[in-house]
Amino acid sequence: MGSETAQTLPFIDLTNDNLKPGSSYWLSTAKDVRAAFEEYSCFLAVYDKASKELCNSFIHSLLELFDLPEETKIKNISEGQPFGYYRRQPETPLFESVGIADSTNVEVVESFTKTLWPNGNERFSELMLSYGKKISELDKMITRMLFESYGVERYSDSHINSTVYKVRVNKYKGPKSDETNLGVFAHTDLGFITIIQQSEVDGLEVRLKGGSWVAVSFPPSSYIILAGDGMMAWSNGRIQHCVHRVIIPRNKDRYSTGIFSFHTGVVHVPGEFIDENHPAKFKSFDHFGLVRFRSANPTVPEEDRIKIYCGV
Ligand SMILES: O=C(O)CCC(=O)C(=O)O
Ligand SMILES: [Fe+2]
Repeated sequence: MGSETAQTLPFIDLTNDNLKPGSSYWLSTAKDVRAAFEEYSCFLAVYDKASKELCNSFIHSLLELFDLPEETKIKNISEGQPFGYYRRQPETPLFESVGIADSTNVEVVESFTKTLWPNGNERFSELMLSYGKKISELDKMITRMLFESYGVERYSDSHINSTVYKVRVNKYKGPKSDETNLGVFAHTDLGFITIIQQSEVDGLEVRLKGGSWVAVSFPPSSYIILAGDGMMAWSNGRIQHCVHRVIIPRNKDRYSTGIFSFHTGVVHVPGEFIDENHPAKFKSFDHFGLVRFRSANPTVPEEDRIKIYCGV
């Protein structure tokens, strides 16, 4: 499968200490966030609250994690796919992924660590919890900006307070020259927002509105932020979910982490999104119901899933 050449995606600086809610810089950045989601369904963000050392150590800890024997990794069974262990499959022979059900919850993370390292690995738990916390703060900032830019900020606290953060850590084995270079098929994520970071090897591609694929290259300390199915329905379709896939360069292993925000209850589509010019396209929906819907209906095409699940 051929990759497209690099093309510019929106790039938003979220490092600034002046980024205080209510400041003019905050408001103009919030506008940029909304415009990026509406136009591209994604953007690159620089963010420095998770230090370089923390991110590097976390990504590095994944080498050790994926080196565990398969019979150990398989013990990480979560309360439902896709958050358990995903082993290499014939259709995606490079891709292997481990899910952590709630990355900011101490008990959940410690029990995950105990499953994989019965003799303990406190360092991994600490890294996961620190990383999860910093990235959840980034998610909250983006969520606040988005709600504010649409004038629906009065819903942001209740949305954020009902959010949990699922994590998937991924390893893609570098393909040999005679092997497929497909890491992951084109898909959309089920959550509200996805935040992805990677080791130094690129491979993620996002599809733009016109249908062209863009290879994402990550500047230092950057993340890509993707709109998920949840955001698409919440915004009544003003924002489209980001279609993305992964293509791995020859002979280079790639590691990545994805943090997915999920509402633990019902996501309400704000009434502000619906008027004469914007008829209702989505009903309020149970967000984890969407996860169950996918498990029960694995053949529904990725891009149709959210419309079938809660479209009007
Ligand atoms: O590895 C990546 O860059 C993306 C992974 C992905 O799409 C996912 O975990 O849903
Ligand atoms: Fe994804």
